[in-house]
Amino acid sequence: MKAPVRVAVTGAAGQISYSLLFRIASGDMLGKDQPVILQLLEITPALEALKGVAMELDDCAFPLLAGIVQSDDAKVAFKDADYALLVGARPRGPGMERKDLLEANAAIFSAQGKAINEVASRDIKVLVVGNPANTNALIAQRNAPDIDPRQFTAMTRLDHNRAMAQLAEKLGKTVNDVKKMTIWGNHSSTQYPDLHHCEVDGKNAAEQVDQGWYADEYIPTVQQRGAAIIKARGASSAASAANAAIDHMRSWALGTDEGDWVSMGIYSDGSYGIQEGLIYSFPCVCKNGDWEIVQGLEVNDFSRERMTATETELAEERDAVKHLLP
Ligand SMILES: NC(=O)C1=CN([C@@H]2O[C@H](COP(=O)(O)OP(=O)(O)OC[C@H]3O[C@@H](n4cnc5c(N)ncnc54)[C@H](O)[C@@H]3O)[C@@H](O)[C@H]2O)C=CC1
Ligand SMILES: O=C([O-])CC(=O)C(=O)O
Repeated sequence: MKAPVRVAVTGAAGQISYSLLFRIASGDMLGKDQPVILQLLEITPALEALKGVAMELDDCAFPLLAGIVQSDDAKVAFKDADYALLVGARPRGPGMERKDLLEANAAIFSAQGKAINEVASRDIKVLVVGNPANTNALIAQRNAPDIDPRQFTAMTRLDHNRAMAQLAEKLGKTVNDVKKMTIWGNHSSTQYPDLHHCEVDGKNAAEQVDQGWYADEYIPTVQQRGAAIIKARGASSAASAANAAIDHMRSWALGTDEGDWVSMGIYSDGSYGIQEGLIYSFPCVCKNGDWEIVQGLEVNDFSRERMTATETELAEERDAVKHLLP
């Protein structure tokens, strides 16, 4: 049996965590041979609810669950953490864009970035789920100057999974037939699901769909899927968001499948002309616990226009939180 690793989860009494924690503890995220210690962070008024969640985790008798820490102190929750899933943040309601949450949520990520910088493992892998995820990840990253910026990522895997499911359904296939999906940019309504490099049954996806359907139905459906869930469910996506967080961390830690890639919001190194330092979603291949941007993809005018629009939005969000970026 391997030595246990420390997994910090914030917002641990919230609705996403109620799906997420049980799957981490059962080995879905890091493998069935990797014991975990869960280090759970909540705000003080939610500690009682958190206690109930921890009781349920105990009651599952998960063989891989080597310990549970519960705290309202970020320095306790992030202490020596090898992984951190930053979920704790306010969700949006009907009629809001995710960036409307910036004011409410941004301060959380500057405080948590500082705490991570101070007490977490130097090799920590951070996934930001709380919205607006990309800019919150940027805030956390910039407040953790002693940690490699590559270790701060934002979740666009839910968009990636949605894009695969919508495409498979349209073509009468299953998600198993879909490879090399790409989400570019922001986890927002400007994100760009790109079918030009995607393959269905080994053949180019863009060539298998009608351009009108792609531009006018598919892209808006993927972009607006979060809002559609809020409208239907009366609350934002939770189980599917937790599932995507598991997928993101598993790919990063254990590697992507041969001949395929995933979408991750990561620190831009200037690839594809995207401003350096933004947390932008790119197609990535993961190996040995590290990610690499897939290089050399051709970008046509249709794609460039959309990649730039979502980049511009991210630059605006960054400028709106300048005061939180040391
Ligand atoms: N990136 C993505 O694809 C997705 C992101 N989200 C976002 O994830 C976030 C969480 O969503 P839900 O779990 O549905 O919300 P929720 O409201 O059910 O849970 C959030 C939890 O965070 C806690 N919290 C608030 N401030 C905190 C702090 N400073 N430290 C620790 N915990 C804190 C709250 O007490 C609450 O228990 C929202 O911002 C939502 O918009 C949701 C779905 C997908
Ligand atoms: O739409 C929201 O606010 C929640 C979310 O990020 C998603 O479901 O993609």
